[in-house]
Amino acid sequence: MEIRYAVHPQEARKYDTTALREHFLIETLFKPGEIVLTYSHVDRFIVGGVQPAGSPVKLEADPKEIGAATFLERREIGIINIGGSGTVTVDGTVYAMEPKDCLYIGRGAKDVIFASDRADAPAKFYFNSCPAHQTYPTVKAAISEATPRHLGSLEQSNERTIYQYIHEGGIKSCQLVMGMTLLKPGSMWNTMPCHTHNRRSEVYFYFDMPDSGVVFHFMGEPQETRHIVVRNEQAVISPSWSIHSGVGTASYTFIWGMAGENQAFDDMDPVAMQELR
Ligand SMILES: O=C[C@H](O)[C@@H](O)CC(=O)C(=O)O
Ligand SMILES: [Zn+2]
Repeated sequence: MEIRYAVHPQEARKYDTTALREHFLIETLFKPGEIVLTYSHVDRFIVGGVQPAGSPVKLEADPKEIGAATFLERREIGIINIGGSGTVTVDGTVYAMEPKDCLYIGRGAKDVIFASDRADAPAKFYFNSCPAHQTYPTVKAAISEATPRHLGSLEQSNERTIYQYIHEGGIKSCQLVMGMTLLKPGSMWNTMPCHTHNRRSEVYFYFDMPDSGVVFHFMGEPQETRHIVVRNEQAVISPSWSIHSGVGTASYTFIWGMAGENQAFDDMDPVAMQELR
């Protein structure tokens, strides 16, 4: 498991491209037949990916590194399938996972197994996990069951729908909030006008991109912005002090996950366009 430490914004100002990428970009999330994990000290997120190949893959981490016998002993997790159909089995209960299905698993589940239905079209399970102090029920939701929020306009190249899966008005959790944003064809900007939220951190995971496509993901303090070039199936860690917004050179979709002090979607600190630097 890779460990990422938290960064002070004044330190981040001095980073060059390589350092920015080392601290904030997660370049690889899927390796066939393996579980790939990144532990961030930012709200103690674990960001991961599983692409089951021939045989099923178990949700596990080094017990010493997570300080627990099982992955979910003191954690909750939100999983979204971005690949072909597959299953997630939670303590013997099988959840069929179609593309864009989300599964929330509450604290304490012991045995979580990922599998693909077909070897030639493997499932790809992307997930966010964070500490949890009580158990909420394990619940699955299709994108059709998520709460849609329409934002932006084609004139501003940012027309999109935010689908909230795990949130105050949907699947209940301790602190994890998770959803997916789909852009209208021709709209290339996400989350601009941008914001920070000093009470929560966030992780963006970009996918459904052509190999030649990139997203210029903007981060940093609103008056001290930087960019990271993000490719298909890569994720960016956004500390609470950082904006998080991107513009694509081709179509893309992204999953966002948040954790921290509260789950109020509107508890954002909007950045006026005139203040950006
Ligand atoms: O705090 C909220 C998160 O940044 C995302 O929900 C924003 C987003 O997906 C978008 O504007 O497209
Ligand atoms: Zn945000």
